[in-house]
Amino acid sequence: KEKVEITKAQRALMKVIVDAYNRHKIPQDVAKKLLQDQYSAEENFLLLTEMATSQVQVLVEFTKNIPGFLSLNHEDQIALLKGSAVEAMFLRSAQVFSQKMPNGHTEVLEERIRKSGISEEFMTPMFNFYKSIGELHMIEEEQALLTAITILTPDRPFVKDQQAVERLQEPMLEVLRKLCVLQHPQEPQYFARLLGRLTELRTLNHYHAEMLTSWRMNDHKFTPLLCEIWDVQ
Ligand SMILES: Cc1ccccc1NC(=O)[C@H](C1CCCCC1)n1c(-c2ccc(Cl)cc2)nc2cc(F)c(F)cc21
Repeated sequence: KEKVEITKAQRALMKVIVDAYNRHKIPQDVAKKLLQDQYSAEENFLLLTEMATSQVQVLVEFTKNIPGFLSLNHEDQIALLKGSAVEAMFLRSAQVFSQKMPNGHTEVLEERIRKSGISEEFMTPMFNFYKSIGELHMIEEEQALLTAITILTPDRPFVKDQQAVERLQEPMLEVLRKLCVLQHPQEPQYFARLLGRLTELRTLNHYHAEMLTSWRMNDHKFTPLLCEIWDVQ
């Protein structure tokens, strides 16, 4: 039986990532807002563009705290942010959807999202992902590390020095692996399941541009930042 132990250095790395993650977490208020009122497709679209725009700004701040990220080649820093922003948004949305809520609230939230303006065809893949994240019952350390690992994906488009990104991602993967063994001793496959979610996350990437342009309304306006990050307009 492998005796797994997180070293002092690994605990320090985890603390840096979790502190940055908590400092740069978007307030859950979007769920509260959606639970309070029913909005039109136009209002929901505006809410989404506001949430997504602030999410990108928060993501940049979070990423700056990842040890070694600022020492990467500057174009590669941009390529990693551009390549992970949509996934980070869906991962954050999944974490918001999976958080513990009073009885019946998650169902109301799901209903509001189903009626928000997104076209029907994207509901199944999106909610399948949200529910598969929910089933993992991740602790915040796992959520923070998973977000950092998503950002530090070496094979994003236009990344030149992939090895340099791998050297940053590997220690995160190793800490997460140990954490999963310690947190879920009964489930030796837990770490593999967690990484499997990242593959599911990439498929949502393919849909995101169409999810936005097919939002049930005319004249979709995006902020300049979203035009940069999302493949729209
Ligand atoms: C939660 C967050 C944090 C940071 C950034 C973005 C967001 N996301 C949002 O604000 C949008 C809202 C927006 C308003 C309409 C309903 C969905 N949102 C999406 C989503 C759906 C489709 C696409 Cl294309 C993108 C996102 N999934 C959600 C699941 C939730 F449990 C939730 F509370 C909000 C969620």
